[in-house]
Amino acid sequence: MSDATPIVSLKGLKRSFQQGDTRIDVLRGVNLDIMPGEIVALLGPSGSGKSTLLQAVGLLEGGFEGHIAIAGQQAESLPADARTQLRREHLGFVYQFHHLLPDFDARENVVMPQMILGTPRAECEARADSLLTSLGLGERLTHRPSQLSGGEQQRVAVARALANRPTLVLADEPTGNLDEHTSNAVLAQFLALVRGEGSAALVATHNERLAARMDRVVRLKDGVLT
Ligand SMILES: Nc1ncnc2c1ncn2[C@@H]1O[C@H](COP(=O)(O)OP(=O)(O)OP(=O)(O)O)[C@@H](O)[C@H]1O
Repeated sequence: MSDATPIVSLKGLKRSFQQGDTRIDVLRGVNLDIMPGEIVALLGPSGSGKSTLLQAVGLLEGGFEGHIAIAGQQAESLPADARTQLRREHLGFVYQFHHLLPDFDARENVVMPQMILGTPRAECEARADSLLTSLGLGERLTHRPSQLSGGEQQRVAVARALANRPTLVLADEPTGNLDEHTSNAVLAQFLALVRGEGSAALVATHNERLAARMDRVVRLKDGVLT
């Protein structure tokens, strides 16, 4: 992949849902290129389709029309295992709710996705400790999620998403369940870390002020981006 190749390229992306007799056209032809290292805010009112769009880019769900290329590879035509491989190699995810494994401590939660890729344990632990420490959790490495505050849990989720050095981080309202002060702090750390790592990101949010801190803002309205 050359630097001129977008990390993600969407062309004419469409998604509809059938609800009884009604068809809801949520995405009606979305076009978007994100370049390596670029941090893009995805704004749009509730129900406009931000999560649906992130799920498409994350290669997590089918049912889409149109084209999705990740790092220059056309994803929709790939067999499922190749799509999984593409996702593991390139993508990291942060959700509104942290989805951490409750029986594992902070470090183990960040180690796990690296072990899945076959990284040696010592290397995984060093990476986990370094990420968690840079997020201010150096004293919380062996705390389980239930022993962490909401903001701390979300920081662990950020560290987990970045553990495998993804080229693109997909974040769906990553600080949406935190109070405003904590949300701002976690988002600032998230953006600094993503920038420091050189990853690109697509971040869905309702928050205009947070969006203004990113490199570019795109808005989802009536099923298309403006
Ligand atoms: N599996 C589904 N079946 C039917 N309709 C769905 C499904 N998933 C999403 N929708 C509909 O698609 C629309 C977009 O939903 P989506 O969750 O993508 O919006 P959003 O912009 O992320 O909203 P929010 O900001 O509230 O999270 C909504 O009207 C929703 O009801």
